[in-house]
Amino acid sequence: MNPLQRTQTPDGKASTENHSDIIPEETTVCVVGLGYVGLPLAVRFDESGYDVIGYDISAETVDRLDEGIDTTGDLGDAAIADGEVTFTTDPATIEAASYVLVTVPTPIDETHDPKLDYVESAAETVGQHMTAETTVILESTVYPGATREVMGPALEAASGLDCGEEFSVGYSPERANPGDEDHGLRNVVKIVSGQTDAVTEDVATLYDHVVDAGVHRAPSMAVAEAAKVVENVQRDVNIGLVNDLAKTFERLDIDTEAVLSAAGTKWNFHDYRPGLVSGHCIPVDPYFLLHRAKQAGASPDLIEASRSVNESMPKHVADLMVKALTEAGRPLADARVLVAGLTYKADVADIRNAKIGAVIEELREYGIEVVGYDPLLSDETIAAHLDIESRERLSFEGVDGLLLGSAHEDLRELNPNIVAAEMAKPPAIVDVNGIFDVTDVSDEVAYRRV
Ligand SMILES: NC(=O)C1=CN([C@@H]2O[C@H](COP(=O)(O)OP(=O)(O)OC[C@H]3O[C@@H](n4cnc5c(N)ncnc54)[C@H](O)[C@@H]3O)[C@@H](O)[C@H]2O)C=CC1
Ligand SMILES: CC(=O)N[C@@H]1[C@@H](OP(=O)(O)OP(=O)(O)OC[C@H]2O[C@@H](n3ccc(=O)[nH]c3=O)[C@H](O)[C@@H]2O)O[C@H](C(=O)O)[C@@H](O)[C@@H]1O
Repeated sequence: MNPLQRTQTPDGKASTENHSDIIPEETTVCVVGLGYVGLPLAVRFDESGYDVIGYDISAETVDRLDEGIDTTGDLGDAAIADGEVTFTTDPATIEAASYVLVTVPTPIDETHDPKLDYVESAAETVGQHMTAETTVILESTVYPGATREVMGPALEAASGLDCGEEFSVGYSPERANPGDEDHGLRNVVKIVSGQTDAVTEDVATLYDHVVDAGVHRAPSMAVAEAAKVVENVQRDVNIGLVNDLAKTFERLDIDTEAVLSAAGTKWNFHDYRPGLVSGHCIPVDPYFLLHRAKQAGASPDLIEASRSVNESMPKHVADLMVKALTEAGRPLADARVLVAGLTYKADVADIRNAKIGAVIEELREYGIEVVGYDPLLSDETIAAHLDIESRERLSFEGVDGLLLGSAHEDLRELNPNIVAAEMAKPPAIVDVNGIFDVTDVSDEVAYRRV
């Protein structure tokens, strides 16, 4: 369904009153990939009146969704059970869709190179089943150029159709902030783009129906792809700065948290805090831009240096634990350390690419015995991602060291001295995210924070 040719004003606003004739009730949308991004997207399009197919290769995911279970834990089961999304593993259903939204993973490999295998595989499946006049919109985070150079050709090869003449492609990144209800799919401006201005306008109209915050029309797919990656690169670089400062001030015996709190009294000081920089986005996406930059002969040193600093943090945190145990006079071998808070960030039940795992590996190098605890994770989930014994209930009995990781609400309520009283004496505590107020911690505790 390609609307009339249109041009765009520089700020990305459509320069014509005409809009493509997308009528939700008459439009079928297929979401490919029902994870943290795809499932909320499918549910939102369904709520907005579209006929929605949710396609995934995971039979387990589709079966649980069909049972009315929210497999992401973000939406609640009612959002699934009460909706009318058709969940399926049958790719033939893609044929019915006028719009296909691709939300599959885009990880990096062990050499930090982007892996677009999932995108290529999804495009092959879509290509085999889509019809002419379909618009395929990639939402996954990729490097600038990937939609046009990777997804488009894969669709052409599988469908035998011409990209641009017989079907269209677009790019619209997901920008929802996990665990942040104020910044989800509906209330963050959706960047939209297409291979032509007309496709951009079509994509804009499609998302305008579902995103309350509205859309921003990027002048090209490459601009939209770059904007998404840059958002995360900027965050990674800024966190890299405060991590660099934290490592420096630890040597100067200056409390970084106190410095940032003081500097933060200035109106334009940006609030970033030192930490492990985990997850499948912030520590991953900069490598997409670096990959593309190097292909073009550029070398954005600051992006690379920030990644290097952030990747050094697990060792830095482990070293803090070693110093605290040593200060407390605890022999490292056989010292028992409880790591509380294992997810990639506070108050989010997602342990994927949580750098606490690297901290645990560093501690083990010293012969330290590690036990884990996380109020948001089951023992099974912990065991599936981290090779450690875990405690279902939070107890500090017999614990020589406590490493406070992701700052979950439950952990933020802990009283440092009650905790210390339960631990073996003298206790050693490392507080990665500054959960405790350092003035509340008694001198008997060997206490360090990042
Ligand atoms: N998780 C988040 O909060 C955000 C993620 N993103 C990006 O969105 C993309 C998706 O991320 P998530 O939703 O977190 O991934 P996820 O791992 O939660 O979900 C991906 C889903 O795709 C399915 N899948 C894989 N290959 C498939 C194929 N060929 N056909 C159909 N389904 C297939 C998997 O079974 C899985 O259910 C990534 O590029 C990520 O960087 C962007 C913003 C936020
Ligand atoms: C620019 C931006 O804020 N991007 C968001 C980000 O979500 P994500 O949950 O991965 O990011 P996050 O909240 O910064 O946390 C990432 C990691 O960084 C750590 N972190 C965060 C802020 C900080 O000052 N210090 C710090 O150490 C967190 O603890 C966590 O381990 O990445 C998401 C994505 O792209 O998947 C994106 O949609 C979200 O809007």
